[in-house]
Amino acid sequence: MSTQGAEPNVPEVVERSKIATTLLCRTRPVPAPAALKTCRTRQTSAVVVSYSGQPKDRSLVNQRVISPRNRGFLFLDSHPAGCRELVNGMWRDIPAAEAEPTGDGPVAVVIGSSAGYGLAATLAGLKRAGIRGIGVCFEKAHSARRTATAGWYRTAATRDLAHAASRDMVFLNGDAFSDAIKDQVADLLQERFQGRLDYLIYSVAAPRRTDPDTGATYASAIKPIGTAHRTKTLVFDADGNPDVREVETEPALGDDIEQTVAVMGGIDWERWIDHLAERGLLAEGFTTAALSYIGSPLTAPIYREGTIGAAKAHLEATARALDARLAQLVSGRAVTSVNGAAVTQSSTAVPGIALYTGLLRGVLGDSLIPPTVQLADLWDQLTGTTALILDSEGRVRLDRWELAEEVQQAVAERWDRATTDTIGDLADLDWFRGEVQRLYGFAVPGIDYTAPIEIDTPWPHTA
Ligand SMILES: NC(=O)c1ccc[n+]([C@@H]2O[C@H](COP(=O)([O-])OP(=O)(O)OC[C@H]3O[C@@H](n4cnc5c(N)ncnc54)[C@H](O)[C@@H]3O)[C@@H](O)[C@H]2O)c1
Repeated sequence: MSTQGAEPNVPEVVERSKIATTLLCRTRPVPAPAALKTCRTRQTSAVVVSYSGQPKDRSLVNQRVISPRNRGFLFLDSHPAGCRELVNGMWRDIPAAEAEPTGDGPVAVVIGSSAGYGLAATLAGLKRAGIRGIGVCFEKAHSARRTATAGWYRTAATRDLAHAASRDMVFLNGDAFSDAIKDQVADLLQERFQGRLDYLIYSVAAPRRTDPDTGATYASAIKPIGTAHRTKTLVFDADGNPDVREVETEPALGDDIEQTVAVMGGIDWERWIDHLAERGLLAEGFTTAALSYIGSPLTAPIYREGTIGAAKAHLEATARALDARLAQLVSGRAVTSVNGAAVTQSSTAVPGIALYTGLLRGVLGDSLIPPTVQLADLWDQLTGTTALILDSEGRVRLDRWELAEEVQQAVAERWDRATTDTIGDLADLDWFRGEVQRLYGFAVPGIDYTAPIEIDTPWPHTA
């Protein structure tokens, strides 16, 4: 589905003052060892150890029992071991290449590499297409009160998988919309990857973008266009019980559409290509793909026909313009890849999408195709392992399984019947709840969530 200019690193967007005042952990001194403070989490009563001064046992410095604390679909912390195991599981799910990738492999840059479709693009690129290159994402390190963001831990795990597969993959943490990070990527390509780029995958979902030329900051809004939109939506109470209710979203006002297009349209994607082309880094045959979404008629008023849909239309138009330019420049290509609905931090911010995705899974069960498998397909098409198949608007379509008529009919029929009382029978709620938790490394099989764990994972720098 789409994620849109929704809320990518949403946890960071949560008002810090509120978090600070509701933190569950109060420090209080204990007699010995004097340098440590201990506190208990409200939910688990597990001992939490935090650092103050010089501890005698440094192994305890950043070890904590991490329990899920959430506001709706947003979690305040993430679990390092759960995130790592989740990435390992995604890796295992990617169908191996028929022939083991040999040699150095093509050079790829993935923008938005730490989560959702960008993470799937990175992992599938490494395992299926034998890429090396650079991942770019925007994540936050741990602090005294919070763990690092889940994408931070997933990136560390991804780097380790790349190394184990002998792929030179490095990760930059910073604002993809800035020229500074574009320069860093260009420098790295020059110095470390022989000055040549074969692929760029653009998979950013962000709530705002600052234009490097003007300094103006644009904020995306998830709104219908024209009239207010009333939709059913799925929420969970504090005990995890489902509640199907109705929400109304007011239509776009003022420059909401332009702002959303400025964040989630094709402007920054094109800027990346221009930047790297100016530095002479695009290899002959260079190919770029940006992720897009169409989705169901059930979500169309808030998604494809709404502000975010306007941004996706702009992204797709940008692809067509870029395609013509790249063909001239380096015999290259630009496409959008329209993918199916997935539970991501961004997608859960869209009204109605949680209900839709839960029902979709209720209809499809294990036939719902995960992002890793879709992205393995995309890499096959981009690298020529299989034919590149485009629709009449020049888009790769990896969402056919979702938009199949019989699937949409079945989802629509369940949507009509969905109430708080019936939802348990109509949607796969266990799966949906689990998917949301797994975004933060919780509910991952095999992880001991009662054990203290180190939260200070170093960023995988370019060593
Ligand atoms: N989730 C879906 O159902 C779905 C379906 C089809 C297409 N898509 C598309 O896939 C793309 C990615 O969406 P997602 O759902 O995977 O999102 P996501 O929230 O899971 O991931 C967003 C990624 O963008 C990165 N990011 C955000 N702001 C950034 C910034 N300023 N600089 C650098 N990196 C930044 C994050 O670090 C993260 O890696 C979007 O274009 C979306 O429309 C999503």
